[in-house]
Amino acid sequence: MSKCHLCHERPPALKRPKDGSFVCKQCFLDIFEEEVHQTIVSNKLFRPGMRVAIAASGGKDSTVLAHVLTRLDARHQYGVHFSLLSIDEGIAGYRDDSLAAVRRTAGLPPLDPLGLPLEVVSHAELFAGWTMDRVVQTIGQKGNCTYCGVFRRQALDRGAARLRADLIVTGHNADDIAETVLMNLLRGDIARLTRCTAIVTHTSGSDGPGDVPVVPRCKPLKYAYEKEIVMYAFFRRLDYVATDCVYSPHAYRGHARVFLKQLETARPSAILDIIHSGEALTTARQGTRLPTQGVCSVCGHVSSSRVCAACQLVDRLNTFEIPAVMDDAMPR
Ligand SMILES: Nc1ncnc2c1ncn2[C@@H]1O[C@H](COP(=O)(O)OP(=O)(O)OP(=O)(O)O)[C@@H](O)[C@H]1O
Repeated sequence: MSKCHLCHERPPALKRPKDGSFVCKQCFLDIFEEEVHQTIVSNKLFRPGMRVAIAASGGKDSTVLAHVLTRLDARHQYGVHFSLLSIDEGIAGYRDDSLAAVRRTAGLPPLDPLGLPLEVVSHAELFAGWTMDRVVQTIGQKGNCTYCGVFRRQALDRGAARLRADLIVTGHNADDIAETVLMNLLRGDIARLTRCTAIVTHTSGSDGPGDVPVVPRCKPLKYAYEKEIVMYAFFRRLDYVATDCVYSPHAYRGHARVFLKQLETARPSAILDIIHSGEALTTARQGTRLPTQGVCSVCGHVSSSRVCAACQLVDRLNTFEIPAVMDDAMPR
């Protein structure tokens, strides 16, 4: 009978989607965590004393991220202070379920609670009562992801400020990043193509006017395959919600996802190959002029235009005007 390729003792429990090796459950869990640790160390993501907000949606990626980071911190003593930060976009039957999962992860028994402080920030409280349910009732489903993305980015900044966080970590995985590379390539959006693989997004006007992250964001799962994240969650019996958002079934990203899955079936390394291609293009970024940072004249949030993107959208909602902004090619 064959043995695990790593320990050469136990029988294999799975074939790693990432490299095709046969590994036992324990070696898989160990190497998955070790690879995230290597990503953290080689990119110098954490400094001792840092306050790190884990953007927790209650889905598989951010749930796995929270568990892996907590374990790695216990093992390697990064010396950082973790907390969970959740945004309630106001989507009944979707976000309320996933927030319940985050609350269980944060500290309620019986499922392996992490005991981390949790901050929940809602779109309704920040954006004049505009929950996503109300936005969709008002403008319909077309373009609604634009509102959600812009509002959530600002809500994460504001939540991070409440937590006095130095860094936000998100659960974006290798598949997410490869999809974004493909979408930006298909749209010929060279500016976004050259920066969408960055593991850390600094305060740099990275998404254009009115879209400036205040607290740097990073993606420790950047090289983790989605399939392996699902396996990790399964083996560790993590508590997460697997449903998709009810408002995004028609997003253009879905086409890139289907294409990527086909490529992965033909050649599993395709996901990492696409990320590496995107990284190779980042040198083209040199010389790009970044917008000057100021503050929004309406809400006072950091913005590179006079009125920030969120306030512009709230204004459009208040006057029932539907914007012609494309949402899918933005880094999420
Ligand atoms: N409502 C939210 N509150 C806090 N963080 C969020 C929220 N929505 C998304 N995020 C963060 O952005 C990342 C990517 O979000 P996306 O919408 O692509 O979800 P996803 O790929 O399904 O991830 P997950 O499985 O964690 O939900 C998430 O992993 C999480 O870190």
